[in-house]
Amino acid sequence: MAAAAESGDAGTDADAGRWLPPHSPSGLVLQTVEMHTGGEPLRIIPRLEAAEEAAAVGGLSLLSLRREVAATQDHVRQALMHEPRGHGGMYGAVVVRGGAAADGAHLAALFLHGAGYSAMCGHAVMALGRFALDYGLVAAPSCPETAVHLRCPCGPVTAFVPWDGRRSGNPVRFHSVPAFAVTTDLAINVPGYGKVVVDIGYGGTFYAFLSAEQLGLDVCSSETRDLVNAASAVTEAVKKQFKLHHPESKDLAFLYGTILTDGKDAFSEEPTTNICVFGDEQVDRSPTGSGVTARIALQYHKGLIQLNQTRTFRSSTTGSLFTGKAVKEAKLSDYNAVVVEVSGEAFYIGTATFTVEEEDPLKYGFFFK
Ligand SMILES: O=C(O)[C@H]1NCC[C@@H]1O
Repeated sequence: MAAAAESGDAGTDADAGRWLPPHSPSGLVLQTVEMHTGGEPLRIIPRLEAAEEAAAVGGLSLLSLRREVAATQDHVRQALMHEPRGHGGMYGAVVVRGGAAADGAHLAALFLHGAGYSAMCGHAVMALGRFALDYGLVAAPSCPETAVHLRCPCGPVTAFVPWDGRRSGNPVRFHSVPAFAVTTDLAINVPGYGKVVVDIGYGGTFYAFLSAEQLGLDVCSSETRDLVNAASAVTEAVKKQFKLHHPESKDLAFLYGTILTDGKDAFSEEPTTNICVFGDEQVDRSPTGSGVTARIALQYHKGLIQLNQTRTFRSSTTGSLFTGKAVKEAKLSDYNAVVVEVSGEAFYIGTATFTVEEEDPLKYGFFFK
């Protein structure tokens, strides 16, 4: 098992297969497992001592742990997400194995991106499902598929992962927390673009959805920069003009981003294309697992899709595909909701060890966009 640790060893460490450059004796040494799902990176931090220690404190919920890590360990997020170790599209997950935060699950996960911490991340759940099996976090995986129980900030999520007895495979599918339509056909004034009509859906986190056409753009052929600017303007406008509420926690009541679509919401066997712009103008390279979840909930709410009708979602950035379907009706507090199954492919791309030097003025990276 790869481990991330706060190392006390100084200088070069060249013992038994481990080689480190000069680094700060009191600084970070972070080992990661690198994956991608549909092109969207996932930098997994398998062990962050401070998070494990905080999680060991009885009664600490994962949302409280998220607050604690944000308050005390944000330099880790910055070091690993931002340049020069990361880049503008980097995404990460801190794995927490023990303690109250995992709450009986195989693992808990905190999701990291360039601007902060999210509540749900579907592409990460698919990658973490494979990781949990291959790195021994599930005691007795079963063939041909194992259910991996994850605790995410939004709640419990289950990934179903192919397992051949030796290694995990694809496709990985997951069932998230109940997803629901918050509002549909909401008129919003977007400075610089005029009046548009958006839907807002929840798939473990909240997104605004609208066709790119309403902004004078084409999700398949417009410049990504133009799509990002427009989606970001919509996010800002929705934040100002609509108050979100989450029935369980105000920590979850935030708009994560805007998803521009090709407008093809009516059921079809053909893929529908979208681009998700979240956090601080960050672009998802995948079709966005939590976005697919929320969009299926909206389509179900509008009567455009039936239970167990599968739709295919394509990322306009990489062309990668996820599928999604509503598998059963559910309730989240007073909301009529659905459990959505999302499926995609996650792959390992390597491992890394990151160090810092104390005197490096950019030791925790820089955010450049
Ligand atoms: O697949 C997802 O749900 C995510 N990918 C990056 C942004 C979202 O968290």
